[in-house]
Amino acid sequence: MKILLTEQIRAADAYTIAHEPIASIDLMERAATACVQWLTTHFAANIGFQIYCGMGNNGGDGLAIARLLLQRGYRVKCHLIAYRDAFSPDCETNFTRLQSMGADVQTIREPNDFQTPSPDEVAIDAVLGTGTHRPADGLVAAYIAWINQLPNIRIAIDLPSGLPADGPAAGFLTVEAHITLTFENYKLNLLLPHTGKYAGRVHVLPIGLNRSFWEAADTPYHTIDEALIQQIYRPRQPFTHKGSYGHAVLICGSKGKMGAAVLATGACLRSGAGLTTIGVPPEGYAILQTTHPEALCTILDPVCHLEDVLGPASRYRGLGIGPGLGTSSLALHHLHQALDWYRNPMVLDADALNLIAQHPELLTRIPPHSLLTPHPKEFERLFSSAKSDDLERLNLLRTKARELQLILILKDHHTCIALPDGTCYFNTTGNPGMATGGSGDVLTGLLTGLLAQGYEPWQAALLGVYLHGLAGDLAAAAHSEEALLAGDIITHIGKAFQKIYQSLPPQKRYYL
Ligand SMILES: NC(=O)C1=CN([C@@H]2O[C@H](COP(=O)(O)OP(=O)(O)OC[C@H]3O[C@@H](n4cnc5c(N)ncnc54)[C@H](O)[C@@H]3O)[C@@H](O)[C@H]2O)[C@@H](O)CC1
Ligand SMILES: Nc1ncnc2c1ncn2[C@@H]1O[C@H](COP(=O)(O)OP(=O)(O)O)[C@@H](O)[C@H]1O
Ligand SMILES: [K+]
Repeated sequence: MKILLTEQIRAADAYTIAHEPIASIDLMERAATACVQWLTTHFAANIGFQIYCGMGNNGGDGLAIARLLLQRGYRVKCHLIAYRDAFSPDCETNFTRLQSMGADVQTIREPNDFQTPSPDEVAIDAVLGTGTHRPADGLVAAYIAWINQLPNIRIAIDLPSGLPADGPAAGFLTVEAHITLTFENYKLNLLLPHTGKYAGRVHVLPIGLNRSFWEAADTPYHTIDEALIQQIYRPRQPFTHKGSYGHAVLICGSKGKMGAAVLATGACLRSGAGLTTIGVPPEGYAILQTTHPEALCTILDPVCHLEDVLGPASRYRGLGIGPGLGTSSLALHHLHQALDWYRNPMVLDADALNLIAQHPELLTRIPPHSLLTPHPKEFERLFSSAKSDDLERLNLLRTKARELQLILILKDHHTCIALPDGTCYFNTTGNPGMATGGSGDVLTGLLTGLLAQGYEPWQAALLGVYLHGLAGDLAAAAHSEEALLAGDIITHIGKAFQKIYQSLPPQKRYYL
């Protein structure tokens, strides 16, 4: 789904209002209703709400939420942060509607007016949304500083107040929300690490903005959604055999790091690849044969040529190299060999990327449309000009993907896939439980196995990253985020495939 930038969101609202048609006040009511549905599903009727509203349309949402919660019997106290004189028209209408119910709205004109709520009440932040275009100051800044020090749970409407939807945010004082209920789709700054952290857990609430406007909008940024995955994923066909699903080869592991090879192999086997061969150092042979009897195993010694031990490269449809490989001269030898031997898109991860960072001349030898899966540190090593500023880093990611004709997968909470055509896809599956050693090795195995099955490299990237996060979410549901192991992600790949399959429209479900 497209990620629209601030001006486009405003235009999408206006287009929906004109073409649905729907009055803007009713669109606001729809947004507020979506929030109230979410809130009443998650909070029992004895919970009290403190709702902080601004004077623009984000404040209008807050005032409408207050009214709808009161109508459902919740305890609500509403506060108007009167940082300017004029209301937006829809905010004023909702202010009048709330007052005409006899609701108590406290007007806050200066910092001394803030009243400390009971700590068990839920604070709703509806002061600023997508209208934010400059750093908060005055009363708004005082509100943000005040609410951030409360022990209460903070739920932001659309965006944490103070955070621009996109564009630079350095120096912007921002509400630190625990939860953000955002409308229609993620805003770019919710997906980037230095700004997204202010939003806590994000829930996207559809409010039915006009689809044809959305589809025509021009933006390089997308989220990977279920509809896109349904288009990419191909269920298996009856008259097929292991040859139909390709032969994957992995070059991973070194002494003390065989676990990475074991995890990558396990994920590759679970990806659906017809055959998986793993090339390992002599000390890894027994380990792989024992842990994964389904895989073929070949010893790669210091003098071997890949052609001699693995046969012609044409035998394989996907190659993955890097997890646990180390950065020794032997590992470099294997990387050189792989780049000489295999001329189709491959997956390069971990130590393969670290070796390339040490020998940048190798970058131009990588087959076009290969998948590189750096985490932020590896990305920095690869492209020393990488900046810590999120937007600069995103631009560099897109530039390098275009320049080198590679698929760059920057791993993070919202992994970002930059394609050679300049488009960017952010993943929305996955959870912090996956911040544990070996998760990335699992991704490498999965991506290699999808390449082996004949998915186009961009399809393998989007499907693999999405599946990896989904398997991680299912694993976290079974084990908790804390106790999640990388191996649990592998165990849940099957359930993730089933979930995708079950979401398919009936005409694409070939078996029941
Ligand atoms: N019909 C619509 O347009 C809809 C709008 N919705 C809500 O409307 C919000 C956007 O509303 P607005 O465009 O009125 O903007 P906001 O309510 O976010 O902000 C109000 C105004 O504050 C000013 N401002 C910007 N930065 C400021 C700062 N740092 N300190 C003080 N004032 C500042 C700007 O002039 C801005 O227009 C969305 O985030 C969403 O919550 C939703 O109700 C959905 C429908
Ligand atoms: N907080 C998080 N939320 C979602 N996904 C995460 C989070 N932390 C890590 N991950 C995912 O886990 C994987 C970690 O990869 P990596 O850092 O290479 O791990 P390792 O080198 O230990 O295998 C990536 O796919 C990343 O997107
Ligand atoms: K807000």
